[in-house]
Amino acid sequence: MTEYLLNDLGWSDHFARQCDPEDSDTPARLLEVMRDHVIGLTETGQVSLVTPDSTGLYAVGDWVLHDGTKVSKRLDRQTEIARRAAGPQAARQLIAANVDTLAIVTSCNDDFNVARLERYLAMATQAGCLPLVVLTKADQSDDPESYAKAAARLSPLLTAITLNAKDTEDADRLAPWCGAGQTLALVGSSGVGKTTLQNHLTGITALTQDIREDDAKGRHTTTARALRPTRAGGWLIDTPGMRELALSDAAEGIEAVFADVTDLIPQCRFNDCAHESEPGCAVQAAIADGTLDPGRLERWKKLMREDQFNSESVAEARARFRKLGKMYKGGKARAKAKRGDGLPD
Ligand SMILES: Nc1nc2c(ncn2[C@@H]2O[C@H](COP(=O)(O)OP(=O)(O)OP(=O)(O)O)[C@@H](O)[C@H]2O)c(=O)[nH]1
Ligand SMILES: [Zn+2]
Repeated sequence: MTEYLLNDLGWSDHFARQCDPEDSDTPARLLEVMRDHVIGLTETGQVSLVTPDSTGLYAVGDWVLHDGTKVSKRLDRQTEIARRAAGPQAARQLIAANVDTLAIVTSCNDDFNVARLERYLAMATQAGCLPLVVLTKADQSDDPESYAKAAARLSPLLTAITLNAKDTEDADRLAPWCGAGQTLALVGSSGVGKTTLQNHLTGITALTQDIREDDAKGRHTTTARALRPTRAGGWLIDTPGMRELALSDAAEGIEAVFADVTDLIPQCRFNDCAHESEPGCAVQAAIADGTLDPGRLERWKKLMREDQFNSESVAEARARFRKLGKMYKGGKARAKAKRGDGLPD
């Protein structure tokens, strides 16, 4: 059985500080989250664990303490990638935890879209992950560096690299972001080369990585582990949710990514300035003197509207759900009273 050191699994002081030296429970990093249990990786191998609360509160990549059969504590995350979940109980749905670097994958062709990059950047910033822009299909472009430059202009926080995902030496340039103790996740549109890169980084194709498991009826079902070891000694997180992330509750991330716009706002004369035609608007003044790209203002407004819409919908959905819950409870209580087996309280 493969043995790991905690540090190789991504353990750090951040997690060590949360442990009581008296506690005999040991750490495990979650490889997978199922409906009724989680699968963790420890220094000596895999363990299947039950949780004291809903497994929906756990994410792939989480660190937990356990006694060999059950989780006693989930450790505070260093980073957290979440999205707005569909359905009436719309809450934040956890996608992954403790991802160090979020690789935003796009290609040196029509897929390259500044607004989309900014959206992913805001998401990475909100999650606390280091953003890395990976520009694939460099081999099919006459001027791949122009794409890297356009991406690098978006934020001083990001690194942009161009490569041919099908070339093994090129793909190896991602190794520093998924070396020992490092966790990487890839996001981006369909067809940009995420699978090609992942297969290379893990050295295994998704198909052969499937693991056979017995389901409740004793049949074999195949599931792919979501936290996969990389050839460089680190980890790659690939969950279905990772592939279609939408922006919600990312106001802080947007603010950081659009600091060139948001830093100007306190200088606007009016507190509620809409940065359109108000007198004394510092944002419009920066556009007028050429220090701010008007496209940045428009894209910032659009992302803020989108984030507000998504975040409000979550709050609204919660309110609706609470109301429904009350109605349902009230109905049951009345029915009980009618049957004469108790009075509503
Ligand atoms: N020439 C060239 N082809 C590439 C490159 N990256 C990906 N491809 C090809 O583009 C196609 C799509 O690549 P995938 O790796 O399946 O893309 P994906 O992002 O995983 O797409 P989804 O699975 O739909 O999310 C495949 O035929 C790849 O071989 C690249 O850098 N250069
Ligand atoms: Zn203004």
